[in-house]
Amino acid sequence: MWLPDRLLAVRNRVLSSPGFQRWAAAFPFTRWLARRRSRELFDIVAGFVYSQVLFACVQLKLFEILAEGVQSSGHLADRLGLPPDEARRLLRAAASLRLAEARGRDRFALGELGAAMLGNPGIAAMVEHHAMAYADLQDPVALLRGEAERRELLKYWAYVGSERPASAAEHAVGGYTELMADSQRLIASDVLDAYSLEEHHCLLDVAGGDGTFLVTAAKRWPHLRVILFDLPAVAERARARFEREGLADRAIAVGGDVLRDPLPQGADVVSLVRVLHDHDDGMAQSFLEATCHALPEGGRLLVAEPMSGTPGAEPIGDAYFGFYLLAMGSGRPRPPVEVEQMLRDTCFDQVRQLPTRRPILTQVMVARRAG
Ligand SMILES: CC(C)=CCC/C(C)=C/CC/C(C)=C/C=C/C(C)=C/C=C/C=C(C)/C=C/C=C(C)/C=C/C=C(C)/C=C/CC(C)(C)O
Ligand SMILES: C[S@@+](CC[C@H](N)C(=O)[O-])C[C@H]1O[C@@H](n2cnc3c(N)ncnc32)[C@H](O)[C@@H]1O
Repeated sequence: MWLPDRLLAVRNRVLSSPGFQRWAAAFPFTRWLARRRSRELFDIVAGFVYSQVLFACVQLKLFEILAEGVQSSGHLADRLGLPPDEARRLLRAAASLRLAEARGRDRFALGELGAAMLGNPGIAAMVEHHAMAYADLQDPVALLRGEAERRELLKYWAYVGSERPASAAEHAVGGYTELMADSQRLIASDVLDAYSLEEHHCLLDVAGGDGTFLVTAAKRWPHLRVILFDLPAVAERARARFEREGLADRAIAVGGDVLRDPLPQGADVVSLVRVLHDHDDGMAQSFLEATCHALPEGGRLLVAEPMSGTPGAEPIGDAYFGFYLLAMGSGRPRPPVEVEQMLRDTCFDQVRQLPTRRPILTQVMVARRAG
């Protein structure tokens, strides 16, 4: 609820009083709210520990094992290679988070959220790579002050802070390209459901990774030609992917640096998927300018990425991606209104935000290349 500043100060004074907190927890009409707020605060306090429970489940392949059927904790202990008491500790923790499900006294099944994890292998890949993010985030104040020493993510995302990203070697791009391919499966369909490419003839995906997004688009619209542009070592992977998928006759991959090399011509729609938020404002603007040169008047630009302030997903944009990108050392999540302004400041008009199925995973904006 929006309150004027003076009332807000009064509310916060009341809420921070231990006496009020005790009273609200006992009073029948406020008890549910007091419990809910306590739980919300506890979840923030304990978030890292919950995450580590999930990390252990992923490392031990617990969800794959539970997918075989309900099993006793003793049997699971053998399969997980854990002492019986510690297997039970992990299983109870997982059950409390709905990753597993307790069946009677000592048997366990896959839980609802564990089942969702199994259906989206990209999430497990994210969980595993979080070891680097959490190492970097160990001292968030040092990061905010620009004084942090450990920078695992900065090394992982080899293009960040590099003067010549195009010279990044295959081994430097392989890790993040696979992570992006795994997690792209979660969002490609949502983006392509939000904006149909039926009326377009050629899609250029700028900084398109290993081509997972383009493969999804090309399979959905058999008339569509697709062009991928990314750093040479990444484009090489995309080329191999297109061949494996039997798309070599209408999919090409071009290697280069968006900031130095001209983008391929011929597309009537360009996409930037999870790209703008990687970059600080000047660089993000340069990416947009490059797309202006690649598009004819009337062509369309699609921007898809998680954005700041998404209703119902505020912490995902502002807390998760805000601090992830801080640790990475470049970029920030932007609210749709800022993305719109950046588009208008380059060469675009008719900017629209399109509804997506799962706005927590990605938002989509489309704009027209003005004359
Ligand atoms: C039928 C019965 C029994 C019940 C019905 C009830 C019902 C409808 C239940 C729902 C079941 C269902 C369909 C569940 C589906 C769940 C899904 C799809 C969950 C998806 C979760 C996705 C997650 C957790 C995604 C996480 C993504 C992360 C952490 C992404 C990180 C991305 C990064 C770090 C990107 C980096 C790139 C950079 C550098 C920023 O550019
Ligand atoms: C976060 S990934 C997104 C990949 C893909 N669009 C996706 O959503 O899965 C960012 C991509 O930008 C590429 N990239 C970064 N800087 C680049 C540059 N200067 N020129 C070309 N590609 C670049 C990276 O190689 C990487 O594939």
